[in-house]
Amino acid sequence: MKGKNKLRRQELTDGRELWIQEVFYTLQGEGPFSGQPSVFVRTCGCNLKCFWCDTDFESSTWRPSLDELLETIENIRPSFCDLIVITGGEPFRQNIAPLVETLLGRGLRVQIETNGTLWIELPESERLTIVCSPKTRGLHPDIVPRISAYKYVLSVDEVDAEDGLPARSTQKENYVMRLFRQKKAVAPIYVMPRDDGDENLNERNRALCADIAMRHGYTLCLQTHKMLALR
Ligand SMILES: C[S@@+](CC[C@H](N)C(=O)[O-])C[C@H]1O[C@@H](n2cnc3c(N)ncnc32)[C@H](O)[C@@H]1O
Ligand SMILES: Nc1nc2[nH]cc(C(=O)O)c2c(=O)[nH]1
Ligand code: SF4
Ligand SMILES: [Mg+2]
Repeated sequence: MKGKNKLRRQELTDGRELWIQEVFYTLQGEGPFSGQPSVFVRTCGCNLKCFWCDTDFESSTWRPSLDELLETIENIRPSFCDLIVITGGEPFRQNIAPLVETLLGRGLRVQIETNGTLWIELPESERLTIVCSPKTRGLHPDIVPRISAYKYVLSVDEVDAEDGLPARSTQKENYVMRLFRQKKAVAPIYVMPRDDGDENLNERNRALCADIAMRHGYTLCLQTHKMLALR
């Protein structure tokens, strides 16, 4: 929403109805499951307002029941596709626990894309992968031990010389701020170039990510769906 969205607090309902932007079948374009066929569930609303956010998550009026949402997922999921990605907006703004529990109970894999500032108790499962893309100095303490991988979005002139990770606020342009770092490097780090909507800048961001990945041992990921004009 390019920093234009309303800031919305966490809504703790029973999770039997969710505000959803879209459900679509695509290839995961980012992070540890890049390239894998997946059904995406994009939840609405976010508690942050990143000035470079590339996503519309406020224009839907669809509030399906859990059953209707599960049916929608099943209607577009090929039988070989077992990966459901829950994203947003900020998925932990709503009670996604019943959705996650049901999907895991059906033997599916669930991957969540999150900014790491909110938490909802979710079952432990090796088929549940939480990928955090930090946007703030601190994260919710209960989510940190549950994070499987970090995915930092990098832009030139905005990274720390020491570790190559973001050193500027995502909420306020040109404001110096070191985003969250793990105390101990337990979860793998992915670096992804920021899409600034300008090919020259994007090319510099890609080169920056490649250099930082090679210098610090991070894994590069590119938003491959955008290269393929996939959703
Ligand atoms: C739209 S966010 C939704 C999930 C969650 N709110 C988060 O920030 O992780 C999904 C992913 O897109 C990334 N993203 C958003 N805007 C981007 C941009 N302009 N360039 C590159 N990645 C972007 C986020 O960092 C995050 O990894
Ligand atoms: N294909 C595809 N892969 C993605 N990985 C993370 C996405 C997101 O917006 O959360 C995303 C997306 O919007 N599309
Ligand atoms: S936290 Fe995620 S969804 Fe929210 S504004 Fe930032 S990038 Fe967009
Ligand atoms: Mg996206």
